[in-house]
Amino acid sequence: GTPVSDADPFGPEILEDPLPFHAALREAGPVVHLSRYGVYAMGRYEQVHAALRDWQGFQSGAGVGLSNFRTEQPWRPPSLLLEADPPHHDAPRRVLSTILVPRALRGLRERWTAAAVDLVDGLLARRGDVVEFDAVPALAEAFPLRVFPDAVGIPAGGRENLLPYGEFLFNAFGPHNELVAAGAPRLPELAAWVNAQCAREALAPDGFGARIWAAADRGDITPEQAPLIVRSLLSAGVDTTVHALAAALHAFATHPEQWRRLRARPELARVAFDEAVRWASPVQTFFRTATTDVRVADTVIPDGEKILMFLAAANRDPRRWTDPDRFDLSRDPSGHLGFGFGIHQCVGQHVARLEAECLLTALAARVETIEVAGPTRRHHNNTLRAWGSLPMRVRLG
Ligand code: HEM
Ligand SMILES: O=C(O)c1ccc(C2CC2)cc1
Repeated sequence: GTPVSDADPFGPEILEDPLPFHAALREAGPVVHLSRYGVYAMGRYEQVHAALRDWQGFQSGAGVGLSNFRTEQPWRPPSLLLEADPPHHDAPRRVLSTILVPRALRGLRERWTAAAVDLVDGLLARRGDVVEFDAVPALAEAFPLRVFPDAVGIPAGGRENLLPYGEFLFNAFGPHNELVAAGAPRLPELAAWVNAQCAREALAPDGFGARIWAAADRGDITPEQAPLIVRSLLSAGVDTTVHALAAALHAFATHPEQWRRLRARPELARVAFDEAVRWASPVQTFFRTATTDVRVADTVIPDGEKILMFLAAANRDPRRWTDPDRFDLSRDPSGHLGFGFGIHQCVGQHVARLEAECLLTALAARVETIEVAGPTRRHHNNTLRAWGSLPMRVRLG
């Protein structure tokens, strides 16, 4: 096949099945220059982990996509968290992490558990002991969209804009290929709608959004920063959980012995979700920009160059994981890079874990066996590993 250095990791072949490329990238060395995009790529756990830790040498402030904000205009005002370095990153991060810390989510568990039970019951009720459905719309999309927008506190109307907005955003971290071009026509209306949801007057008094505005009222952030931080929730908080839940459902449907383990011990739901995030890595890649000539192993990456970190390849690096390709609930997945690592590590990971725990627990209580019931279809995105369709058959028990 194509040598690694000539490969197109954002082309349809690799987006359809990235695993062979990830293995070849790990084998080619600690750092590989990809000639097609002129970027330095890393696929081994050691180098990706080290780059994520080293925010001074590998900055986010020039963008975490292929586009270099030092020379190019971002398509939207940069995120105050994702696309910022300390010190500018500090206050917005502190505000969001306080709002999204596990004890702050306590009040949601009961509501989200009831929503998950209601969704699963609605799907399974009065349809006999064997039920078939497409798990992508019926569960992976339906559940996050049922609970997360309300948790943020945005109005009921227009929520169908959230997934396509995120779809464009995650494509836009990659090259301007046909995936980006396909999303461009609707972008102005999607971006206008998302931005309008971030205004103080749009937000319900008791949601994450209102708490961000309350931080502005306290002076922890400025009123100009508040809407952009609400935008971060709407940007990062939907497509990621949708595709992570789809990946978890697919993992269980193709590993019946792991579903039996979850049925026997429902408290495994949280670790099962982290193992699914490690195994599937719904967020596959992110970039950084070298702030000096930085040495990685035998390579010097010049100041200003882009580094493409393959979180998904690192999450299956045999140098770090025993039997990395196995989806295994007995494994300790902690240390996986599916939520990133270091100062930018996912600030919404506890929200994602709570969503997954509620949905998987509700399913495990009612579903004895879960299997793929027809041809699955991938959905291609420059950054996200996603299912377009997951025909599923469940047997109640
Ligand atoms: C399974 C679902 C999710 C996955 C796989 C995921 C993945 C990630 C990753 C890999 C990063 C690091 C980006 C980087 O280092 O450049 C990140 C950061 C972030 N995530 Fe998540 N995420 C998920 C869910 C969420 C949710 C539900 C929210 C909001 C409630 C959220 C909000 C954010 C924000 C705001 C950042 C930027 C943090 C910073 O730069 O300090 N994410 N996420
Ligand atoms: O702050 C943002 O807008 C933002 C957008 C996308 C993400 C991806 C990593 C989940 C994170 C933050």
